[in-house]
Amino acid sequence: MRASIPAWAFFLGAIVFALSPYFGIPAWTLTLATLVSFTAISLVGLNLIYGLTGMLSLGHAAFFAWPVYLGAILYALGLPWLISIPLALVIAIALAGLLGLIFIRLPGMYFAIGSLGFAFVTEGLARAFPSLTGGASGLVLVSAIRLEPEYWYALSLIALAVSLLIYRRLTVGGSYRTLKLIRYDELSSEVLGINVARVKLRIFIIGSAYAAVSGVFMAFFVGIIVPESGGVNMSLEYLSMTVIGGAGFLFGPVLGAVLVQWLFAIAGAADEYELLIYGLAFFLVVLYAPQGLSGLIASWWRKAVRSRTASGPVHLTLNADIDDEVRPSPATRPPGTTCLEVSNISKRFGGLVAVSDVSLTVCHGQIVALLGPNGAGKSTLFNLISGIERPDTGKVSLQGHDLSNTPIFKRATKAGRSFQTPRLVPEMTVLQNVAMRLDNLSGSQHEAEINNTAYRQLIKYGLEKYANEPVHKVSIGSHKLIDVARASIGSPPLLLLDEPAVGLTEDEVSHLATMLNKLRSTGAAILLVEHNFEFVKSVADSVVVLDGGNVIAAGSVEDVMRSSKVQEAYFGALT
Ligand SMILES: Nc1ncnc2c1ncn2[C@@H]1O[C@H](COP(=O)(O)OP(=O)(O)OP(=O)(O)O)[C@@H](O)[C@H]1O
Repeated sequence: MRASIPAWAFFLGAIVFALSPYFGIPAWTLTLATLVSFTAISLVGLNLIYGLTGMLSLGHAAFFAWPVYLGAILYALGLPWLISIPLALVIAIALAGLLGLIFIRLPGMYFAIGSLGFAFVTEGLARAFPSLTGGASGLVLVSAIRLEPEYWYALSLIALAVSLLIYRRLTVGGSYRTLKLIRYDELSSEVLGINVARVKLRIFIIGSAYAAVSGVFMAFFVGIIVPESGGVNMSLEYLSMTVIGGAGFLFGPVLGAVLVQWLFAIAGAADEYELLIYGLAFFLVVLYAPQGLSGLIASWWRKAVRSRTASGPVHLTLNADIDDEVRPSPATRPPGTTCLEVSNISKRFGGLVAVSDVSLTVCHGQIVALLGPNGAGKSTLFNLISGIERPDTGKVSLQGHDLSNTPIFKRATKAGRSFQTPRLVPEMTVLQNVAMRLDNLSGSQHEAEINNTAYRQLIKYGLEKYANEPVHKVSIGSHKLIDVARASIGSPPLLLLDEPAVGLTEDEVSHLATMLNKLRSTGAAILLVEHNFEFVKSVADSVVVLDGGNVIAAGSVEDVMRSSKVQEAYFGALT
């Protein structure tokens, strides 16, 4: 959750920072402040890549060095700086795009390892071709820009301010929610309609472009580039400064760069004390401020604000009666027509047949309950329908369209899904968690509309009192309702609800039944997994029972309950 520190505080902070080299602070000179500002630009990019989106880049500095070396080589070939540098920037950003295409698809730690490899290669190349790069002693940028220190400082401040503004524009409202969700849970992001690979690639390219621009400024400022500037150690320093300042916070990179580089300057012989300073700073951050300095400041601020007012960060108003909600046109989902059709679908995991030749249909305006003992294959069937698992045989069709080649995030526009264990982002508010599904549906709305629609949804589910609470502060029981509220927002034609009534109080279960009946009346097709038979009886039009991956019974609730196979397989399994 973002701390709503007012704009005037930022403005004041910016003025104080801009004037700080004139305050006589020991070691905080104009040159150091300029270096810090240029460094912070690169860190803002890393903050996008790692701090917000969670891609652990251990090779960020490589993108800092590439445009400088390339630009210098192009200059040596006869191109003027004004052409060679923009061209080098374009090439470096294209390289980021190419590497991003490879890296973002790598699972877990492999992204980090891939980026680490790129930093090794970059530093290695710079050392291996001294005739082009100057080798270990570095490449002096001849005829580099000559400016007075004050002008360099002013330039660095303007460049940093522009970087922060762009960062801010890229991370407001829905974009912020999208990036936080990707960081927290990629699968859930896909299920909510986010094209995770595309968003990650875009962020990786933009973040790397920050490093490239920072590299060019810095190299021209100091007049030289050395191989270490693009290597692993520098990349780790970037990461450390970002984490110490507060990854994911707007001003985290600036705070980190200021603190660490100033401490180095005070320590004097940076080489000698470098590891000690980093080690201690990390130790302190892990122990006392896991969200970095910015996290610490934000939490102090929240406490101070909360003690004065009870209102949360998003001010919500309802601009229409919730019963006036625009309902989906009945023409798009005529009751009784097929919405979901699962045809002869099977899925094996190694030798285990989890789902075997299952067929079922759910019509518009129909609620079908999927029953079966533990391990029967219910969640696997949900995963096959939402695209998380690929079937070995058979197919899934939605409103007549074969989904075989439809990725998870595209299925999301037509199918809302809740999970057995709700996949909510704990540190984000209940409202933000529900709004997330709207961010990536077609016909995107403005932020105020999205908040308003999400708030209406919370009212419908009796959750409005939690709107501005982070999810981790709300009772676990309510998580189920929040997940259902999120899955059903935007009125998808199909709803897949995995044990929605588990953990709810009696009143909540009956409210949930009312909500599902309302959704059915709008023509929604609902497939739900549930073990609460009273609840199933109160809402389901028909039941399908799975056992060992096979359908062993299907029909009306009463008929299925009387089936001897079901008694034996399901109820027998419970006793
Ligand atoms: N990714 C996987 N890899 C290997 N086996 C799996 C995987 N997912 C599910 N299974 C196995 O497939 C079978 C069906 O599991 P599934 O989770 O679909 O059952 P379920 O009916 O949803 O059970 P529960 O009610 O306990 O959630 C189980 O034996 C399970 O261990």
